[in-house]
Amino acid sequence: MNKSVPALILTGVCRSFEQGGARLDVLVDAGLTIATGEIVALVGPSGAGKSTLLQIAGLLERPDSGDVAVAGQACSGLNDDRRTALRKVHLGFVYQYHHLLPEFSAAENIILPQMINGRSRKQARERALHLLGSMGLAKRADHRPGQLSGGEQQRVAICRALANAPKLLLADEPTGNLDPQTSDGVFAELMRLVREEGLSALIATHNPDLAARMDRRVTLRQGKVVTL
Ligand SMILES: Nc1ncnc2c1ncn2[C@@H]1O[C@H](COP(=O)(O)OP(=O)(O)OP(=O)(O)O)[C@@H](O)[C@H]1O
Repeated sequence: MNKSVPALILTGVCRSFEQGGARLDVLVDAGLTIATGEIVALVGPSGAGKSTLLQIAGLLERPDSGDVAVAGQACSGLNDDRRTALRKVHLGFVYQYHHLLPEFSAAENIILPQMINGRSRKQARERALHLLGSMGLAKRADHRPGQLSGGEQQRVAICRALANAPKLLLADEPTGNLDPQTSDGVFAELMRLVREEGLSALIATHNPDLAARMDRRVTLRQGKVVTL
């Protein structure tokens, strides 16, 4: 991708919800730009709107108003099919829970999204094995998720998110389910892989130590994105 094109630009994003008959303004004129290659921590107290912002940045939900541009493409005017297409090419997601398909092996979980994007099975398997190898999981390729430890499952989920070489990784508490030591290791590998692949990342976390290891931290305060 052209280095001068930010991976993500949010401009004037607003999002409210109805709760018990009252209106809750979660995002209020929120703005954020993530440069190519940048890894940004998204912090803020529980309920501040981190997941809501990630859903909007990931084109999974639409804001009430405001604009989202992914890899230089403004998305607000696009129909759902175009948004889905952009999501499949440019965006990768990691959640607190791995969400791997239990009946498929680790490699197959990483092969499937590539084949959906048109890659041949052979090329997709090569890429899957490369990613698994770089995560120290070469010997786990043919194991099913249920045969893997929590840390290994989350490493596979990270490989799956990066399978199609997206421009931007969006992660919501990606190591939040792991014990502190495992979380530390998995997070280090996530950061390394994102850097090796030259991607950008926006990672929501409650963990101040993890946030401090990223290039930059932004916090959600009263619906706005504030730089710390
Ligand atoms: N679909 C929805 N309908 C109604 N309210 C919602 C909806 N989605 C989110 N909210 C509310 O919006 C607020 C922000 O939620 P969100 O999950 O984005 O916060 P968060 O910062 O990710 O929290 P946490 O750190 O606990 O995960 C919360 O008060 C939540 O209850």
